[in-house]
Amino acid sequence: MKTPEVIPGTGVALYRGEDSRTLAEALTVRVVDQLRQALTQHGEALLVVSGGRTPEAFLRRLSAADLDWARVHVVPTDERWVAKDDPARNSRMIRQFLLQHRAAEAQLHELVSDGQADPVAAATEASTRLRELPWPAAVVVLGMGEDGHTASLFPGAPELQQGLAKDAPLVIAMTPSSQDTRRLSLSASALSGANATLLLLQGEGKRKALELALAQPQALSERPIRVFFQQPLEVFWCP
Ligand SMILES: O=C(O)[C@H](O)[C@@H](O)[C@H](O)[C@H](O)COP(=O)(O)O
Repeated sequence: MKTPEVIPGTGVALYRGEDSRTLAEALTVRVVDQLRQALTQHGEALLVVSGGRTPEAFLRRLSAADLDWARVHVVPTDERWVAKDDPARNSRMIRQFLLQHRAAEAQLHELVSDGQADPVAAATEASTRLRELPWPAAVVVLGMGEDGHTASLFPGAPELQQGLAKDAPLVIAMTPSSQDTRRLSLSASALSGANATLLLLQGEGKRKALELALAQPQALSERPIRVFFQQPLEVFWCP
């Protein structure tokens, strides 16, 4: 893997891939290395991965990695309040693209368990259930929208301040006005402090949105991705 550059004026490392295939390969190498370290040191590892469309090539590539997957816990950064088999469900994407081949044995932990009455009850239940996992995560792979949201920490969401609070529970129910479904999101504190925090982006729009967010790192609630500029962050980007 090429040595990443550092984005000028920030501590953010940037790995530029030529295309989504080379980017998926580079990200897989980095994630496998981090998971292997955690498995060696702790006997288990927690991998947190974003939803959306961008991670597909990476998840497919990662599924073939030679790891002791039975000892790897996998959690989505967030979830949409939709049925388990709905194509918009992030855990469905993880099952479809990651929990295959060697990675079929990984332990996926849903944010929304069956039979939950509403997102707030589901978030409370998940915060208790997921507490048993080996936090902080070995690696968190974040995505980002062009509005600077990450996970389901959306600018303007009424629950955003709760989601950004240092004492937030692991999982928060969110009602972002820009989205057509309610969401559950890991809180900023749950997503922070991982041994490696990686941001996966594709396209010029995301690159420009990252530059905008980096230009004013202090205004967290305007662009929640900024929370992650306060710790070591590695960006994996391709055109
Ligand atoms: O459920 C989700 O949508 C995500 O977890 C979200 O934070 C995602 O990472 C960004 O919206 C980017 O999504 P794309 O990869 O589809 O552009």
